[in-house]
Amino acid sequence: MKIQKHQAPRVLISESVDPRCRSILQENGIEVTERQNMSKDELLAEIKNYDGLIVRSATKVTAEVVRAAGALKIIGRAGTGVDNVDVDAATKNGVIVMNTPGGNTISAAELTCALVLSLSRNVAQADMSMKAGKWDRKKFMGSELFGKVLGIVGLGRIGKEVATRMQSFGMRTIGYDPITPPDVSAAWGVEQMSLEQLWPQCDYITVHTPLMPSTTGLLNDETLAKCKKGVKVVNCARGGIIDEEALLRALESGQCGGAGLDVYVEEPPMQRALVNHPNVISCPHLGASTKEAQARCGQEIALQIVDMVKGKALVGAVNAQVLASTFSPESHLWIRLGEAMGSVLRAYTSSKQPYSKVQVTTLGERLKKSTEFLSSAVVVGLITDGSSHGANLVNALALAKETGLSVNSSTPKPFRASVSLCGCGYKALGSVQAGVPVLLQLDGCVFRQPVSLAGHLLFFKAESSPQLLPSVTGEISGDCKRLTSFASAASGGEQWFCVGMSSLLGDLASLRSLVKEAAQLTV
Ligand SMILES: NC(=O)c1ccc[n+]([C@@H]2O[C@H](COP(=O)([O-])OP(=O)(O)OC[C@H]3O[C@@H](n4cnc5c(N)ncnc54)[C@H](O)[C@@H]3O)[C@@H](O)[C@H]2O)c1
Ligand SMILES: O=C(O)[C@H](O)COP(=O)(O)O
Repeated sequence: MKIQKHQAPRVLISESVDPRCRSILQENGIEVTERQNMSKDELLAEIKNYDGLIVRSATKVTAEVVRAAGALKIIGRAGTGVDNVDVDAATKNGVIVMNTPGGNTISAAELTCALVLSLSRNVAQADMSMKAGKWDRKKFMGSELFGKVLGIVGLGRIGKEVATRMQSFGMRTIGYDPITPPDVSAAWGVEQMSLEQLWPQCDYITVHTPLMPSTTGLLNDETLAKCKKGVKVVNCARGGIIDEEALLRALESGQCGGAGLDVYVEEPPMQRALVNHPNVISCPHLGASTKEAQARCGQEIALQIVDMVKGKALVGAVNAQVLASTFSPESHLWIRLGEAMGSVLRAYTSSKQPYSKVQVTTLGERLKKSTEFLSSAVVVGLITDGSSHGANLVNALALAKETGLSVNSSTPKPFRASVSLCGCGYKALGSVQAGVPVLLQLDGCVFRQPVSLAGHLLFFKAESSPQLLPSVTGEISGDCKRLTSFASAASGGEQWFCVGMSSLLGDLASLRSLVKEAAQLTV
């Protein structure tokens, strides 16, 4: 999906993002506006003027914002977590969401290690005491990390980097991850086990999962009670993975000996009891706040957006996976074919009952990986009428589902690359030939020559008779030379005709008195 070419695409950067981001976008012909600390109302009022929005974690891109953004095509997250973006709403509205997940991994891992080290030696508390004019060497007795056990919950990008760094302090690293295979994590020194086995063994626990239903409150009253007395915990992932109230209770009872927190359920946290607790070290969500991480994330999101605008590639999308395989000149032709075939079928049924079911079949080895985007393209053609549903390849299948249209697709192999579409009693077969999307069959009738699916087209069905055609073509041409091409497909006594025209007919009523069925469309 390209941003319209006739005017420069416009991108709003609503947070502090590295200046390279702006320059890369501008060097590639994209207009950039930077506005930080916008209120919700300001964002709602402004967003309609932009094709793209770049955020970090503070901008709340709610469904309301997405709906207010008439022209928005992409939301770029210069960072990892997209919890501040309503991805479902974006998908339904045909908006791509992309992030730069690897850009701040090292920085987040280093902050995690810094918090583990600070917890072990009370660095932050000792510093505060010094600043208060004290010299308290007894109060801040620490313990070595050497020989201690670090439990890592979530062995993805950051969990792995934390593990290898803390091993150099002589820590034993154990962990749990439902996806990362145990032999993979074993290769970087993490022994995997169930959470039940992990809790009682740890001196320190650090969480590195996304926030989702299965990870919300992963550490709670019950699981904290299963840990060693005095266990220390770190959360540099997302607020809520450690239940904040349970953590406070555990800190007060001494079951938890200290916590290092970078993230909170509410940011900034209004409830300050945790932050103010003497055994808690806290940061204002600084995991990604290094020059290096910001440079990477700012640069990566800009380059990803430029690639997408130029139709080169789609990298880092967290929705719209269907688009990933559409960035080749050849696939654009197949997409045009799918949309045109959908439009042909829509033209015939708009006056009859709406579609409830369509079958899209891609034929041929070459289209094996194209079934999903071709199905989406067919749906775009089928449901986009003059008033436009705003359908595109990102939201087509979601919109189809919403309107009760079921789309089935299949890929039988040994045919020449082509797309077959079946619904509401009609069947069409199309292909791309010599770089042009063409219709080969309609309703079981094979066109004598492929019909080029471009421009203004009129389809009609009629009895094949030598008297009929001159009157029909006379009706179409009127007193101007409207007729530009002609194709027919016969099956028994009836024929399908497809006529290319220089402009659409104003009215089909007089033509319908001559032929059986008639519909016109522009593709
Ligand atoms: N504090 C910061 O500034 C900062 C910076 C970057 C990332 N983050 C956050 O850190 C977290 C991890 O980021 P990442 O880049 O390592 O992500 P990642 O996707 O690479 O890794 C997450 C891992 O969590 C695992 N996981 C999922 N559900 C789990 C469960 N129930 N139990 C255990 N493991 C589970 C996944 O399998 C995956 O391996 C994310 O929440 C991200 O938003 C925070
Ligand atoms: O998910 C992330 O990338 C981190 O939480 C960093 O967020 P930030 O870009 O707002 O610092």
